[in-house]
Amino acid sequence: MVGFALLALLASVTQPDPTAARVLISAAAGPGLVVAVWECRWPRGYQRWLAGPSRRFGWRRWARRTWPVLARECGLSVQRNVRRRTWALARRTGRVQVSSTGTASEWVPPRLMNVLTSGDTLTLRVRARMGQTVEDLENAAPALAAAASAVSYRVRQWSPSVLDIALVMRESLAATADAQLPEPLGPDLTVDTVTLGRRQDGTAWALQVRGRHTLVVGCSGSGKGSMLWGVCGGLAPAVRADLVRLWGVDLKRGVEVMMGRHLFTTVAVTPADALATLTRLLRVIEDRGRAMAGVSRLHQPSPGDPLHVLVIDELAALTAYTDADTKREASRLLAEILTQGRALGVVVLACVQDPRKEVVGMRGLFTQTIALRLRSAEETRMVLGDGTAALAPAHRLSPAAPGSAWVVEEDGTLDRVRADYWSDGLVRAAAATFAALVVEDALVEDFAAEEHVDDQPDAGVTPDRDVASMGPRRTPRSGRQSRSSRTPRAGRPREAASSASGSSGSGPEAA
Ligand SMILES: Nc1ncnc2c1ncn2[C@@H]1O[C@H](COP(=O)(O)OP(=O)(O)OP(=O)(O)O)[C@@H](O)[C@H]1O
Repeated sequence: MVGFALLALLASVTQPDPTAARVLISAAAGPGLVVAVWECRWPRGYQRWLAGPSRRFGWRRWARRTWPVLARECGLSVQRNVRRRTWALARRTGRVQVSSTGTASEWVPPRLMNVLTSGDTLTLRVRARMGQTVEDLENAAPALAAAASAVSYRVRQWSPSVLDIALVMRESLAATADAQLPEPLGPDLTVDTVTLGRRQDGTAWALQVRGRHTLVVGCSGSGKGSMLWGVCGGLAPAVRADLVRLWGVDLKRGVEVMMGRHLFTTVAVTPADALATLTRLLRVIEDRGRAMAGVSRLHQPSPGDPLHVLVIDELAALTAYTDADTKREASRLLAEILTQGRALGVVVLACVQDPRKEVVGMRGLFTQTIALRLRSAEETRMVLGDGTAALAPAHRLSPAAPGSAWVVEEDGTLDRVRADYWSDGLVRAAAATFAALVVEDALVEDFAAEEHVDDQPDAGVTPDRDVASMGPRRTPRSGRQSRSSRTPRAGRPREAASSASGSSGSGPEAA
């Protein structure tokens, strides 16, 4: 656009004939004007069809052109002597340097096999030269990223000698994205993954839930709530179909979990209730184990025979900051759930601020970890694994971008992501729209049972099918009770009722 404007100015200044100048100005300014209007009126289309492709073209051209210099300056090239016979040929390509003593040498970079772009990412596919390893290429990635002014980078081994170095050229995670109320489940019921936010290349980030135990680690204010509600809110339609049951443990007086109380089958806010919840889930595991032995090796959730998700807001409150007996018992029960529950359809999502072994002794039993902002490189190593502090510096995530995290992908690569933001209002709306069909009253003393089953269609599910396997203390409510058979609570708002009547009496409103 600036180019078009300059051209128009130049035309008006240099052209003596006013008519010709006017024609030139229109010819030069016209496209600029069109582009300007396009950018202002339809920014998405402009980015998609013009700005994005031209930016990516520029990145590819830059990479191809500068590769010999880039590789040399980043320590990837080697200098070799050139035999006299090949001088002439090599000199033509400009690679040969002749010294004053008459010997000639050239810099040999690793081969740049391909240059790919997608979204905001420029990927260099590089084959290690003879005598070089992919680790050598990997070690040069930070220098390559700095030379390209990349925001961050990630590496992925393509073959034993080929490495993809993906440079993220623009920061696409700076702006907060608000989560949306999920759509009700369609006929293709699935609970395998939930979309939590965006990756650094701008694509959607989905977390595998079924068959995984997830540990979310981040210091205070890093955005653990977004991860927790991203999973619980994302699963909400499945909760409504009784394809998933959420079991909450929030020993920080229930302040977090009580916000969406109606999504949960039960919420434990005292150590005693937490132990009872863990024991109950262990019983589910035992019963399912017996039922599945010799029949299936991986539980397949279905309405009434759901995936159970144990959601723990501050794990340390259960495993470290409580009395010795509770700590010991909670750690034992949790370790059993973590080792036996995955295949039997009982998974854990736990959030914690401090990842040290003395706080989370069973850290190694979680099958995936999410590292929000951490306090030190040492913590990054604890959460994501050895050698990750440089590749995935979670301790350098900006406090100004809560919800940002580093995750380890299926193939072992590391990626930066940012969760969408769940406001209190959205959590309440999700809880009101997709309230759980089966609620466990036994653990929570005076939960206002009737409120959340209002207006619930049966949705064709059979919530009590799994109840028999849950032991005698279970007191399910299927939501089939007709409105007329219950005592009405005139004018009492649903959220206020639920939080005011939680076992601790410390719902969000009370807090
Ligand atoms: N994904 C997000 N996008 C933008 N802002 C966010 C996001 N997640 C959280 N925030 C902001 O950061 C603040 C802190 O988030 P949150 O309460 O989830 O942190 P936390 O890690 O749970 O802290 P604590 O451990 O102290 O409870 C929130 O009040 C919110 O304003």
